[in-house]
Parts: sequence; structure tokens; C-alpha cells
Amino acid sequence: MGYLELLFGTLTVAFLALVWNFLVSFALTPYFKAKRMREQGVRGPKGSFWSGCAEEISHMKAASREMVMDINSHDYLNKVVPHYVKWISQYGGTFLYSVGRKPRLCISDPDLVKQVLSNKFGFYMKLDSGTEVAALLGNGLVLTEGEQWARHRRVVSPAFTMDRIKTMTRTMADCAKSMLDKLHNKKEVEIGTMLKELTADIISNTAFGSSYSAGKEVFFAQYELQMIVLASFLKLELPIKKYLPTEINKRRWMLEKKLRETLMGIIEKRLASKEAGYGNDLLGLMMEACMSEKQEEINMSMDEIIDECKTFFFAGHETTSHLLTWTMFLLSTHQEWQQKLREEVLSECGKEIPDSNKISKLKWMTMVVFETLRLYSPVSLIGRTTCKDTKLGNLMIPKGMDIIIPIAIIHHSKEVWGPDANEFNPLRFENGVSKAAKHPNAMMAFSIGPRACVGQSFALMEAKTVLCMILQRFSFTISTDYKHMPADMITLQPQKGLPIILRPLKA
Ligand code: HEM
Repeated sequence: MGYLELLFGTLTVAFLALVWNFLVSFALTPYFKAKRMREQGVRGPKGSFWSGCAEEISHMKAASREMVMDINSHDYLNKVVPHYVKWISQYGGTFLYSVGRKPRLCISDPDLVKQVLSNKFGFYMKLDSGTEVAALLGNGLVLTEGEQWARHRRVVSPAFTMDRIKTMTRTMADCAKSMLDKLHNKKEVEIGTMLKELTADIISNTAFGSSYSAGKEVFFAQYELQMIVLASFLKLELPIKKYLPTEINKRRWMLEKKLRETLMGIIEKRLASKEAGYGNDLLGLMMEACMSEKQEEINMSMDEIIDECKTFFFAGHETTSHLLTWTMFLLSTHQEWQQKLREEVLSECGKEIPDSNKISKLKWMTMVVFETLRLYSPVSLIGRTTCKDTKLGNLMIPKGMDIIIPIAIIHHSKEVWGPDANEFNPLRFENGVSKAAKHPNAMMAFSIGPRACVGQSFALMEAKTVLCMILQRFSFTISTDYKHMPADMITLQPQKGLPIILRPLKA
């Protein structure tokens, strides 16, 4: 056989292998996965061959985007997740749909959800979230798996123990004080933006030893990346497009570079200021793990630290700022609860800057914060992928099936929370979180199981400290300019901000 024939033969085999692989992963595997689920009685919308249900979801979301709701209604599911509402009513709480060629199983039964999230054997991994999300969050704790995740979690967890958080309360209060001092001469403010800056300032100070102004570049770059991620959802493009020098990719690469450089600056500053050690905040613990030669099981590379910084800069402020914003909204529209909380705050803390002991005595406040997390959970859905054939309830789920857990739907379910599920009723948490609903794990705002939020106690302490200080100084009502438009922009937030009217309280 001549050289040319050999080359031609090899190229033909390579080409056929490529076509076969494409056929298997693009057409056959998704088809058989969906078939296996349908054979077990799971139903759902058909969708088109190429895009699945992506177009229908986009249309439904676009139709509800500009919908303005009654200010007293918390039933926003038709606006935020209209497709799930429609399909659950047609096919029940467990149903199958697809985005592109990928089938997705949506489960909303808390028992099934608990099985998925509590699994300790690694049967369920995080969804492959794509290059855009990785650029925003870094390959840090939220996205990593297996040994890397366990090692990182071991390194960062000591930064968020209750003892450590108690020592951070003073810093949280100082940051809140400097924001509130700026509000004193203002009558009407868009509080959402201010709370975002405040929570950014708090995570910068407590975890990285820098202020919001020093970390500003990180937050700005991440905000722009967040918008790029948002625009990429439901957009079905050939995977190769992510690597082409399109305008949006060039912008993303530039932002990633800027993010990395700013984070390196913060890290180098810490390296230069090293005296006895690197400090026991999050950054200090990660640097100790990077520099230590002894402890291999908790080692971290510099690249891994940068990824974790991205994760914590973003996850550490975005969600908590929306929790605070929605609590301000609910307290503005439920003046009786605002008054109740203020009385509690003044009786436990007076007008003093609160410490962690005083914060832990605020029972009504805790109930209001949990009710806000239930009604307006900043994270509306989470996802997993099965990494082997797995039994879930009565179903056999094939390997590689995406599973969607619609937290917002579960949090608003009348079956789970009772007939008043769509109403603001903090009293449901009077006997603790596990007794608030018919199912002990129905509250999923921080998720549950081994991958539950590592910053949960930090977020709760932060939210209560800030609310406490606002209630000590101001009474507030909602501005007539407010438009009630909850929107899922990776996190649930008021689409047009939250303008409120502030009235300083007498000293
Ligand atoms: C109200 C505030 C917060 C909410 C509602 C929230 C919610 C969540 C949820 C639902 C998850 C699980 C995601 C999944 O399973 O796919 C999660 C994970 C995580 N959160 Fe939070 N979070 C909040 C605040 C924070 C804060 C303040 C930090 C950091 C200081 C933080 C850092 C993280 C990290 C690193 C993970 C990944 C944990 C792991 O996989 O081991 N979060 N969060």
C-alpha cells in the first residue's frame, strides 16, 4: 500500500470515528437516557430535536420578564420559573425535559431531593456549568469535585467555624456603621445597591483583609462576567465557539485576566506583610496551605488559591446582599413585623453596636430571616449529574443524567408548607427550621448534605448584624417608585432595585 493510500485510510478511519462519537454523544445517548426514563413512567414536554425545550423556556421567560406583580403577592413562580409551573401542572412533580440535546430530570419531592443532596458516596456530581460560569466563580469549592473538593473544604472550613464568625461580628458591624453613616441625610435610597456594596465590603474585610475599595476591581469584573453568564444561558452554540475570538469571548478573556491580576495583587500584598504567619482569615489559611511543605493532604497551589478567591468574592457577598434586600422589602411591606423586630433589637441590644451574643438572642429576627430565605431564596435552583446508574426512589436513573432541584418551587409548595405557603408568616419558624414544614428538610436555601453552603452561619450572622443596626437607626417604608419584579439573574433579585424611604429614629 502506498503512502497516500495509508494516509487516506487513516484519515477516513479518524473521520468515521469522529462521526460515530458525535452520533453517540449527540443523538443516541440522550435518546436512550430519555427513553429509559419514559419507560419508567416519567413524562414531560417533547421539545425539538436540536434545541429541546430551550426555545419554549426562552419565550415563556421573555413573556413574563416585564410582568409587574402586586406588591403584596409573593407568588412569583409564574414570572421566574414559568416553565416549571406549567410542566409540573401537566406532568407532576417529577418530569423530564431537555435543553439542547441534554435530557434533564426535574424533581420536587423533598424526600427525593434529600436522597440526592445527602448522598455521601459521590453518586451525584455538580452539573457541568460551562466556561462562562467557571470564569466567574473559578474552579473553586462551588464547582470542584472529589479529592480536590475535599482538600479545599478542609482548608477553608476553619475560617467559618462559629468561634471564628463571632470574632468577625465586630468587623461586620463596623462596615455596616460606615454605610449607615452615609445614609443619614438621605430620604429615599435604592437600598439593593448599597447592600451589595456593604456585603462586598464585609467579605473583603473578613476573608481577605482588604476593603471594598481595594477589592472593587474584582467585584466590577465579576459583575460583568455575571451578565455574560446570564446571556449565555439557554443559548445553544457549538462548543468550539467558546474558543473563537468573538467580541464577547475577547471581553471575557480580558475580564478573566484583570480578575487574576487583581487577586494576585491582594495575595502578594499578604505575602509581603507576613510577620508571624499569614493570618487566620480565609486568605491566610489558604496561603498557609500553599506554603506549608509538611501537610500534603491540605496543600493548595497558587492557582487553586486564585480560583477559591474568585469563588468566595462572588459567593460570599452576592447571595447575602439579596437576602438583606428581600428582608428590607418584607419589613417595609409588613410594618407590624418591622416594629416587632425593632422592639426586640432595642430590648436586647439597646442602641449599642451589637455583638455575636446579643445577635444570637434575636429570636423574632431569626424567624423573619428564615421566612425571607424561604419566600425569596437567593438561589432558585441547583443541579446535579449522576456519575453512575443510580436508584432514586422508585426510579433507575442512568449515568450522566442531569437532575434539577427547583428550590423556589419546593419553598412555595402548599403540600410542603401548608395552605399559607405563599404568605409571609415568620411564625412558622417558631419551633425551629426542621419543624416549620411537613418535611424536616424542606428549607433548602443553603442546600443540605455534604455540599451545603459553607458560608451559612457567616451569612446569617452578617444579615442579622446589618438588620439589627438598620432597625436601631431607621424606620422605613417602600417607595411608590418600587416595581415588584423578582427576577432570577443567577440569584433572585428585584429586577429594578428596591427604592425605600428612610426615616431616622430619634436618638
Ligand atoms: C444568604 C446567603 C447564602 C445563600 C442563600 C447561599 C446558598 C448556597 C447554596 C444553595 C449552595 C449549594 C449550591 C449547590 O449545592 O449547588 C451554596 C454553596 C456554597 N456557598 Fe453559599 N450561600 C449564601 C452565602 C454564602 C457565603 C456568605 C459564602 C462565603 C462566605 C458562601 C460560600 C459558598 C460556598 C463556597 C459553597 C460551595 C460549598 C461546597 O460545595 O462545598 N455562601 N451556597
